Amino acid sequence: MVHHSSDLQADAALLDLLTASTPPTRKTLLPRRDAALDPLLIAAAAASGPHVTRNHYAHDFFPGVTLPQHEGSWDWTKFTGESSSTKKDHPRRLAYVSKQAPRRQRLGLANTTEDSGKENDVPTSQSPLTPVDNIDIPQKRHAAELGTDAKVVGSARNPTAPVQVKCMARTRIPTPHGSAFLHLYHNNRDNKEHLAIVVDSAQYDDQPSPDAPPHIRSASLDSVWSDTETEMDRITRGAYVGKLSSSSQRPSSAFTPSTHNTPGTSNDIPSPLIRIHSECFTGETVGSMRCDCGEQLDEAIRQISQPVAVPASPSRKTIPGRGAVIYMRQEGRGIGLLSKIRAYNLQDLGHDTVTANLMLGHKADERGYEIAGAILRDLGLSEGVRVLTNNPDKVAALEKEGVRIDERVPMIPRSWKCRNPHLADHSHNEIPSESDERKAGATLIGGNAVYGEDLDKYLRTKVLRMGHMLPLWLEDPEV
Ligand SMILES: Nc1nc2c(ncn2[C@@H]2O[C@H](COP(=O)(O)OP(=O)(O)OP(=O)(O)O)[C@@H](O)[C@H]2O)c(=O)[nH]1
Repeated sequence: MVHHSSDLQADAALLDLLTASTPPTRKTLLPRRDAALDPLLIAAAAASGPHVTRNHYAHDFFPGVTLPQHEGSWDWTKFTGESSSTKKDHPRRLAYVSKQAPRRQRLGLANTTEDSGKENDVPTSQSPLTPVDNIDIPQKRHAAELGTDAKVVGSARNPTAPVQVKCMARTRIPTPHGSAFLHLYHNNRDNKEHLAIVVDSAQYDDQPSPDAPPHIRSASLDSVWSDTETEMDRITRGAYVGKLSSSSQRPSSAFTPSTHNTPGTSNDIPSPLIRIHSECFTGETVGSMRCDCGEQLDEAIRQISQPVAVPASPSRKTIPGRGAVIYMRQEGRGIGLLSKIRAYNLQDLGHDTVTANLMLGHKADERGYEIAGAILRDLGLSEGVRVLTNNPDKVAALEKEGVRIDERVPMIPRSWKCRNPHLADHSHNEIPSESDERKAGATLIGGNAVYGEDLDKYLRTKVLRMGHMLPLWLEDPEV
């Protein structure tokens, strides 16, 4: 084997390092290897303006602190091996620092202001970002964090103020069931980012047929947000028409009440199909089979994406599926994930989902539907919809919000459908084929596993204790 002299030197240095009786001095260390600077990265960083991260802003190079008591915290000579005598040559060496106060201090400030009841007086000048909202709503309590997000968050302290929502951004999401548009909403009631998953593939048609139903679009997204907004601003937030591509970028026209679509108003075309879905981290993300939430979300998008037959048309004409899932961040029926996890432990002790909530001091269901109603109105979806749900409270709450419900479409749990096909609902526009049924589970985590003891118990409790409108599945040896 041929050894190069540089290899031999490196080996010898390594051996010295490993066998030295005293800790190595700086001289014996191998030379420091710095990664080459990437010019593209530097250009991007330089162009990005004030240095902003999720929790910090205004990170930048500033003259270093020179007070002796602060020396230790920025004494670069410890790391570079420079002689400390050279320090005086760089008394004002630039240091990379943040001008932002520690988070604890910022929250302390916000709390103090909250306590004093002067929520609108909270200084927002620390923020390098300009809030983009143009809804006239009291500003949020975490005022010091406003600039990083610019949420339209009023406060629960004034729950009587009319609920307002604003779609902050929209984008195309290709789902296993077809394309959808994800809309992110802010509101003046809570600090949550509620979502709408809009299915309306006809929006991609360059030449829509004259009798096509109006598109499902957000009025707040399409409205003009400021005198200075550019076409690129509109496109970036999703206020465009058609399908966005490198060769097609058409900003939507500004919203005026007279031009806004009112889907669902035509007599011939079935009303859009919608679902108000409540967040369930365990069911949707982990694939928990304590509940059917994951499959309900998937199944709702699938059903909404199915072509819809136009009954009055000759030759059984169909139009692309259209509707929306309004995804409300009301985890655990509004009690939050922490309480839901505790409730699961009580359920393991033998209590059902309703009793477990009550034992923890919660109501059986703490959800509200005002924000969902406002989102439906913003999307022009309050003038007649078909609603996917088994929950009678949800139907009543939406009607109270002024949403006209033309039909309730039941959601039969897969586990019950699979064991008893007679439960499958064949009364609507689609007659599910076997392959449709298989497809329905294919996109779920663990889609093949449809039955579970916990799941069965949960579903039965919904029927028996919460009044959900489902035919109760009963053991039938014939099936
Ligand atoms: N507190 C609590 N919440 C649960 C439990 N299992 C699921 N959830 C939550 O329940 C919500 C879904 O509500 P469900 O009662 O299953 O159904 P629904 O939305 O009222 O009615 P449908 O429209 O028919 O689906 C989600 O927010 C889940 O996080 C549980 O055991 N305890």
